[in-house]
Amino acid sequence: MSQTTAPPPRAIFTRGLRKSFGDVLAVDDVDLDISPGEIVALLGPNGAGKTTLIDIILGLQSPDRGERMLCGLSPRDAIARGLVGALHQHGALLTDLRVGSLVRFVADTMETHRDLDELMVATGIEALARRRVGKCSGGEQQRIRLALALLSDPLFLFLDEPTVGMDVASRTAFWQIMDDEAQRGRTIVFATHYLTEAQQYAQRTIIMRSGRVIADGSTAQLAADYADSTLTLRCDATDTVARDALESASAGRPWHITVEGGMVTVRGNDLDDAARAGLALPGARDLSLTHSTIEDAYLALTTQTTL
Ligand SMILES: Nc1ncnc2c1ncn2[C@@H]1O[C@H](COP(=O)(O)OP(=O)(O)OP(=O)(O)O)[C@@H](O)[C@H]1O
Repeated sequence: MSQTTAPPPRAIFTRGLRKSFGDVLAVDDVDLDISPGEIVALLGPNGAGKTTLIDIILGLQSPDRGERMLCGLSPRDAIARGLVGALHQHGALLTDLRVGSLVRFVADTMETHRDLDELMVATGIEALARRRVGKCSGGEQQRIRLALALLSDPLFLFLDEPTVGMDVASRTAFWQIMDDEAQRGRTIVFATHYLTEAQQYAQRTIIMRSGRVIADGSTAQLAADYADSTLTLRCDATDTVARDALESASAGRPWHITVEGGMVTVRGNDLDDAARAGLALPGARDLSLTHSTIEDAYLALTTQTTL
């Protein structure tokens, strides 16, 4: 007898989410399916609706319409079961307490929590245990917020602009911690304006604009789909010979080829064949291939005047 098993619930599921504030449509018909263990960057210009969307998914705001579920549960039930951790950039901290006391204080409000010593080491705040929270730097306070967000050992972690104001070393250290946490199978959604963080740490990127999701896919694929890579090289062939060779190598792909005085430039995607054809030209030298980044795709998508 064949047995059918129901597919596991989506980590995050939304359908038709919509929220307006007066005339402002902050979230406009957003459908999301995020699987367990995905690391997702949420990008968009100021006012695109990222924070409102995260707040609705977390149950901090009610949508005007639409549904949202976390692991098949309502936000309230998911939070009650300790499945959700959230880190907001300006989340309030009790600044008079020492760091260790604050972590213990919050842990005491929970039925179960992670081992505190292990958590403080994992989030790099063990050396701060005896320091007053208010005396910690901005980057250190953000690591304290992260420790608190991870206390319940949540399945989901939502980070709203987690590294704003951090210097490069603190940011790198922060993402190293996040990387380790992701290895433990957490689903992580982070909103950021630092596009390199999306490029480096998110397998998937969602781009919002004016409340709508305008792009959603693998970070590498979005970079390739919405922005061009660039190949340049010099050669001794005549411009006509070089152009013909590259056009033949394009095999109909929409490359933008320019050749001027032996300088060849090809913009497009999937340029390996262009590189091969270019290197076969007489006197080929100085080849450089620059891949498109999520920043290029973001700029292309968010600066379009029409969608
Ligand atoms: N409580 C509120 N009352 C009125 N308008 C609001 C409220 N919250 C958000 N908005 C408006 O909704 C829109 C989306 O705001 P939201 O904070 O979600 O954007 P965001 O993408 O997170 O922006 P940022 O990158 O600047 O943080 C903005 O126009 C904002 O002014």
